[in-house]
Amino acid sequence: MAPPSRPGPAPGPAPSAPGPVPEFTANPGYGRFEPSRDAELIRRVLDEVEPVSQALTSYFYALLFTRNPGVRTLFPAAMDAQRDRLFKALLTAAGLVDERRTLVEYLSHLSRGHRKYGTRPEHYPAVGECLIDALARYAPRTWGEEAEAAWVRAYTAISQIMIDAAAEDARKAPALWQAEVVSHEMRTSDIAVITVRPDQPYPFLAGQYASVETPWWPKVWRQYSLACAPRSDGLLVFHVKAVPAGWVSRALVHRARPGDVLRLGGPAGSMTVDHSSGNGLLCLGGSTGIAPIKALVEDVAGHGRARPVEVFYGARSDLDLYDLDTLREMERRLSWLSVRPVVEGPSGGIVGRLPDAVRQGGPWHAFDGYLSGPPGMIRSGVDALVGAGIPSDRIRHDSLDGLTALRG
Ligand SMILES: NC(=O)C1=CN([C@@H]2O[C@H](COP(=O)(O)OP(=O)(O)OC[C@H]3O[C@@H](n4cnc5c(N)ncnc54)[C@H](O)[C@@H]3O)[C@@H](O)[C@H]2O)C=CC1
Repeated sequence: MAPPSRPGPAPGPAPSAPGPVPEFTANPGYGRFEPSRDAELIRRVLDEVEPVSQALTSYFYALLFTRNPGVRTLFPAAMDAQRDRLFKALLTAAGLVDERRTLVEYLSHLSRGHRKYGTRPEHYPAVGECLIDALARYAPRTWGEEAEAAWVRAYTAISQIMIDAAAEDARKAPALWQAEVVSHEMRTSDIAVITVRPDQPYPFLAGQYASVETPWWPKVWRQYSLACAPRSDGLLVFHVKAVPAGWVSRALVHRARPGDVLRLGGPAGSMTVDHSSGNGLLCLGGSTGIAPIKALVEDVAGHGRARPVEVFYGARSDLDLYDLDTLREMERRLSWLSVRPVVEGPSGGIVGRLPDAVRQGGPWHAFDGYLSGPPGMIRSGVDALVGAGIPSDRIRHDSLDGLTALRG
């Protein structure tokens, strides 16, 4: 299927940053992007392709790599987990076309994250053409001249926002950092605490996460929370649990050694301390989810203002509470900090799941909520906190999914 012809200059938003404007631009006849009218046309197509999204994704990548073999090198050899990300992101963005603020926030976040992949402005037209052709093929019922025009306008706006955001970020930060492992400590049979030294300052806020690539799985990136607040020696700490099918986590836990060099993408995440608030911090950390919670405690300590911080640290069993000793030591030093271990099995501490333990405590209405851990824990933890009287806009978490982080 031939790509639709798109002559003429871009009528979309004026570029606010240097760098070439993508050639993938609306036909002058398509006119300026009109969110609400276009949103309807776009949604109809999205509804039609949803049940066939797997086939659509395969076709999209086949087109992309056949027409642009050079682009293949930006992706990992095995496309499994990475595979759907680009396409899902495109569809998510298209579905947000009439929510301009959320769209710009989402795309700016996405675009900063894409810098580490080596994405360049000239890749956007190539992706856009394949997206349009894949949609045309898999949405025969809702596709037509009008729908195509709406998608082209939306994609042109989307790519421009992303190109501008990447250019702006490039003025402030590198696309990636080399980071040498300086210590590697096994805490359980499958959890390691890894300290790295980045090759240049890594500016982040306590509670954020970084993307990590190992030398053993090139171009496969995974996100790990930073387990410390920014330190004067510039070192960064990660807590990594090896999960059965997790190539990166298994390599980091069982293979990485001091001297190995990892690559890091820029920091991201919204679970950061609101220092304008005098409220206490109610923190739920499940398993390695305790890592960013520890960073938050260090951050509060560094700001020198005593605010009550209540940490509920959850794990399956006492043996899995791999960082309890350090937290206990912090608790002894910091009068405003209280740490309560919660485990599912028999224990000297609280028995049960984190959200239940929180429900039994309180009152929590003078606290802000911070949650980190498995998605199910975050979901039920948020419910418990809202039920305990903490409004949802005072609850922060990153489910390590850009959009959820923005909306959460
Ligand atoms: N920023 C973040 O949100 C971070 C998230 N993580 C995530 O934390 C997870 C750690 O996983 P595992 O070690 O397997 O956790 P796990 O299975 O050992 O569970 C940890 C804690 O969460 C509780 N929990 C688990 N599922 C729950 C549910 N549905 N409802 C209520 N409580 C629940 C458990 O009772 C336990 O207290 C990983 O998914 C990792 O990606 C890790 C670090 C940071």
